[in-house]
Amino acid sequence: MNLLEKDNALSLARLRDVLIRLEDTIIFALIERAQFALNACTYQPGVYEYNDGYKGSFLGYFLHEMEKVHSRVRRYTSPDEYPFTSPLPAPILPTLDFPPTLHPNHINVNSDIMDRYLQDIVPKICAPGDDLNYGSSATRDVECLQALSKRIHYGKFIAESKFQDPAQQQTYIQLIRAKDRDGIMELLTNRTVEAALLRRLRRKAMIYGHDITEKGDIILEDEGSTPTQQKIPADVVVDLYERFVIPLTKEVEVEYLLKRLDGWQDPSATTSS
Ligand SMILES: O=C(O)C(=O)C[C@]1(C(=O)O)C=C[C@@H](O)C=C1
Repeated sequence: MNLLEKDNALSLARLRDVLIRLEDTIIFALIERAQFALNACTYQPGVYEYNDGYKGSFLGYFLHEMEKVHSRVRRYTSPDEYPFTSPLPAPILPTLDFPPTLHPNHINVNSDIMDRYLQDIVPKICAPGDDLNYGSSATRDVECLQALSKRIHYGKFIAESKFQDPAQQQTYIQLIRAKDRDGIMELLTNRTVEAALLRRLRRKAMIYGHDITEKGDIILEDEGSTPTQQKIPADVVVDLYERFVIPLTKEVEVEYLLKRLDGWQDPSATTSS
């Protein structure tokens, strides 16, 4: 989404469209990573020596080097982009004037995303073992992590959109003042949207994970009778969203809303002079 546009940036329908598009990005990124073996040595600190004294893993090194370049071209000044590493250099490009969308906040859940990705996702989509394709697998890891991070931090925009809904704002204000985390979680939850998302995701993962013929048929079986392997199991993608992506997006929404009234003046409150 172009966050420099002034109109309609917080329309819930538009934000949900962004999430739908990011489903494709995430599924394809996972498919790309799944062609390589687990390559555990790329995740372990201290395996390689880096001439600048870096002590982390190969993936950590690669990510930090990439984020330094991306930071110089002002990637992390955009309100929908969050880095995994620090410290990062200042941008060499002039600052862009993004129209205000989000209430100022410092929420960044990338370390949770990294932990879950390494513990839960990579072992489920990659074959065990080592195929020596360390650069290729780390490149794909970065793509998966960045796509997941963008999707999950979009929760901030969704939360802002819900807060600005005149039909709900006063209820949110009461729940935020009462620090009622469960009440906020319940109010922002839309089970119909979640169920539709999971059904759509399963269909996408099945279709994108199979080869398609010239006529557009999905090849479910090879010639002979060996079933073609799905590039990634649809169940893993659905499980990933159900147990990790949606809950963490909702956590971001709740954290954002809990701080939403800090330094904010309610324009609808009556002022006495
Ligand atoms: O679409 C919304 O309303 C969201 O808040 C996003 C989202 C999701 O992560 O996909 C999270 C919570 C809702 O229950 C439904 C969907």
